[in-house]
Amino acid sequence: MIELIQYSKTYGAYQAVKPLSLTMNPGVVTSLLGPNGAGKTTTIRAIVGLTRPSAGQVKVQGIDVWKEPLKAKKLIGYIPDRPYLYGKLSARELLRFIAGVHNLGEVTSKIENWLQFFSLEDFGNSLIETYSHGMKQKLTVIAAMLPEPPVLVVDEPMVGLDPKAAKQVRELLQEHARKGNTVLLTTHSMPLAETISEKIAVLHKGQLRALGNMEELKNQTHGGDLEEVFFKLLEEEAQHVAAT
Ligand SMILES: Nc1ncnc2c1ncn2[C@@H]1O[C@H](COP(=O)(O)OP(=O)(O)OP(=O)(O)O)[C@@H](O)[C@H]1O
Repeated sequence: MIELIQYSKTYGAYQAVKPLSLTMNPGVVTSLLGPNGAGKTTTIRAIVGLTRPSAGQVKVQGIDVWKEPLKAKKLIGYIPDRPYLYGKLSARELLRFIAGVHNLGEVTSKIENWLQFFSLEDFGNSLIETYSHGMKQKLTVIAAMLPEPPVLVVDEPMVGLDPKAAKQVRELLQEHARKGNTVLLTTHSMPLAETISEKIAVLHKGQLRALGNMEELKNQTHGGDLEEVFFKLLEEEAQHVAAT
């Protein structure tokens, strides 16, 4: 479970995220949507312990990420929008290192299965700096999934992935939630969000504009697919601002 309790973030005088309370439940894929600059990455970075909240609390599995960072981070898998990997290691070295940090024990066959799953087995001993963007992204997914984290946070996962890998990652995220884990995803892909998520939260200008499943959002906006719902929500917001 992920809990945001009156979480907010200010950069200088600018309030990037206004007080936000939101719970993401286990067993569910939740998508966090919003236009550029809405505050999605800022929120995600607070959840994974990278950007300190200005106020409020962020908890994973009941643990405050900013009061007990080590305890919390053990529970979180994070797939950032750009793969940040140490280029001087090979994939196998990196994955063994991660297994060590998480005390996973003997994981050789698990690592090999993952590399095969993403067709990386022939490149497992090559330095990561020689990988293409998509290969790095696949490795980032493996690195996050290897410890089987109860909380998985994913920022724009499909960027740079080929169609087969994108489908594999989509199914992985769904399967991970089905096993009872919490999965939070941000994406600009409306078809992806519509296919994958049971719950959708829409942020705009740092504020929560809508929350619910597809049916609830459609009823709220009288929209058709998620793309239409999304635009209607932003339109309503613009009209509201113009009227005030
Ligand atoms: N380190 C920072 N310093 C100052 N302002 C920042 C910083 N990081 C983000 N912001 C601002 O906070 C706001 C929210 O940014 P954020 O990256 O969270 O948006 P986003 O919803 O992830 O956008 P995108 O879809 O473009 O990735 C933006 O106005 C951005 O300029």
